[in-house]
Amino acid sequence: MTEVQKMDADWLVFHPAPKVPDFKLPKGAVDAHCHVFGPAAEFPFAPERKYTPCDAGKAELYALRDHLGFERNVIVQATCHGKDNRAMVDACRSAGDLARGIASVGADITEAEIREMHEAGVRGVRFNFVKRLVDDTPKDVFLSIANKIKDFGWHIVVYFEAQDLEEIEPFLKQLPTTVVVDHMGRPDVSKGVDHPDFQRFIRLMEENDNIWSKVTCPDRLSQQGPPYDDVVAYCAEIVARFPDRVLWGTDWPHPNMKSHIPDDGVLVDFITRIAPTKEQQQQLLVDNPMRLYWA
Ligand SMILES: O=C(O)/C=C(\CC(=O)C(=O)O)C(=O)O
Repeated sequence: MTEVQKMDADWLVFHPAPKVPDFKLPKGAVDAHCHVFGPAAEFPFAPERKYTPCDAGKAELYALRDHLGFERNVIVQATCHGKDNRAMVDACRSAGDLARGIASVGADITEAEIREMHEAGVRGVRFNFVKRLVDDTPKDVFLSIANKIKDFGWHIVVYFEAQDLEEIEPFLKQLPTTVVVDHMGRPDVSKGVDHPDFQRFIRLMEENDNIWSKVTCPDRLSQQGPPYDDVVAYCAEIVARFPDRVLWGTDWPHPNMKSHIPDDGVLVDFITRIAPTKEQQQQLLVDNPMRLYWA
């Protein structure tokens, strides 16, 4: 009998009716960080997962895209699907040219498998260091994956938390591709932009021009809650310093949120506070993701 994969008892389901944003997104805007979950009946969650989410499939994702005014999506493989990329790949294929994907793979990935995913729209792999989400992967495994994907022009997305940056910094500098850091390396926003931890992240970007950052997830980083005043300075600092190496995304369907579920329309309105000029908005939402994912 197939196991029924019931979402965790404390799971918070994505917002049922996000507002229409006041901020009218520029034409061709890309939601460059979002996920699909299942639906589990069609794409079961991985046995090694650390959480079981609600279903949040491609139909709901593309309805949200249209509702908010985005044109394209970059769908990042979430750990609840392990290295089984079928739900993400299926979502990419059915969006035509309007979606790209980031996969999670093992060192045994073959060239033929990479090529097949590339044809579906995949343009990178994600290396996850967040201990509550994944078991530890040896760095030489990640390096061997990096060497396999680099010839396809793919890049690497890394997810880690601020306290781990010092340890993984030498590894990040070894990576042979563009490297995109999820959620600015998850700073502790109670510490201040000038705190050595965030300054270390800024220095990393200053010294390595292949390192990009997603200025995402104010909802995840905030200690105050909406409208996320305490996160503005962090995102604004990264956008102002590195306007051609930043990406933005909703993070829908907001996995593992415990305090609240954000209204995706409120998240879109947050963009004008972190990228106040039209030029910054155009780079963040259109030019940068198009260069990285659609060139
Ligand atoms: O959506 C995110 O970026 C963050 C996640 C989930 C995640 O990344 C995953 O499961 O792969 C988190 O912090 O729980």
